[in-house]
Amino acid sequence: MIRLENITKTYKSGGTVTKAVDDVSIQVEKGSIYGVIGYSGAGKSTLVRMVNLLERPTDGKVFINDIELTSLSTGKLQKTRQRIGMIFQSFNLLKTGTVYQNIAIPLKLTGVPKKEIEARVDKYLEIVGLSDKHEAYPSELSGGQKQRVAIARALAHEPEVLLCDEATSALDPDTTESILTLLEQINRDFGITILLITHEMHVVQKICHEVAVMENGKVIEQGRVVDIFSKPETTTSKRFVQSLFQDELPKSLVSRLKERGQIVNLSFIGESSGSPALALVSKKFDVYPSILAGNITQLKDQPFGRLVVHLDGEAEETARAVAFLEENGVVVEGYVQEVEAHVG
Ligand SMILES: Nc1ncnc2c1ncn2[C@@H]1O[C@H](COP(=O)(O)OP(=O)(O)OP(=O)(O)O)[C@@H](O)[C@H]1O
Repeated sequence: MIRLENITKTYKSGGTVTKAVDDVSIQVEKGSIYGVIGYSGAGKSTLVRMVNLLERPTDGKVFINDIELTSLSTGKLQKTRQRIGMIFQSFNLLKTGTVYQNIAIPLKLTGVPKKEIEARVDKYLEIVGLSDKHEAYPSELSGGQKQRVAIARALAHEPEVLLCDEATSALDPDTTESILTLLEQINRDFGITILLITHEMHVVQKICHEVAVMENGKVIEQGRVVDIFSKPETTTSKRFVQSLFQDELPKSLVSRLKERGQIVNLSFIGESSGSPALALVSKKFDVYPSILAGNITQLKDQPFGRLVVHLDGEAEETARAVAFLEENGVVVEGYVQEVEAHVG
């Protein structure tokens, strides 16, 4: 379990003071996958680097399984850090070492016996699917393979927590998929708690149980992925969800349709994604729904569908239709044209 309590990081350089992280508290349950999403400069990297104290918070406390890292002596911190693995966007492999050496050298430095090192390198290279690459150099590997070596190197310390700093941002879409699948497998098979930061909603959609949205150093929204997807509260979260569904409508259409009836976003979660509730609306009420945009996707644990629908009818009748949809497990929200563009 990871617990960050009111952590703040302030940088001072020259006459400028930057609050990169501003009073953030999050709790990542043991065995879960937690995503932190935000635009560039939101404070994500600083936040994740404070979990293993690569950056020391200016204020606040960091706990890993109830051990307060921020209060440990240097020696104890070194030991506890071994329980926290980390992978990076740029892989951070030793260019002059083979794959074997990249994994073995850090183990040697922490005092693991030679036989055990050999066994662990074999075991974790097999898990990441690179058993045949012991003697290869990083320059001979693809980006995805380099990240697999970095994952094997992190796992070889048998950590309880894995931190991922934009681990898939340098990879193409197919390779990203395969690395996300590998992270999911590691989480499932070893029960490792994963905290990842990303600027891609797709990453959150695919593997996270929970998510925090960051902006200007603060967490502006957090919760279960399914809740943030179906009812994003802040403009930034709405934009992230919209980036995934790409369901923004032409302005002219919106203004024309709004003259008669209402435009709504409907979210269908889990079982409700197969429900005929929308089809029943026109039977039960004097309301005619037309689907303007729609998509169904797989969240980590369940299907999630989103439709943009025009409900053509009188206000009272439309309100009854909306209540009926909600009674049937559909999350209904007013459609918002043009979620304000992010400037950053
Ligand atoms: N060492 C530093 N010294 C001064 N300012 C810093 C330092 N590191 C980060 N910052 C500032 O803190 C803010 C947050 O940066 P951070 O890298 O954590 O954001 P981010 O969300 O990870 O962005 P990106 O995705 O672009 O890496 C930015 O304004 C950045 O310029």
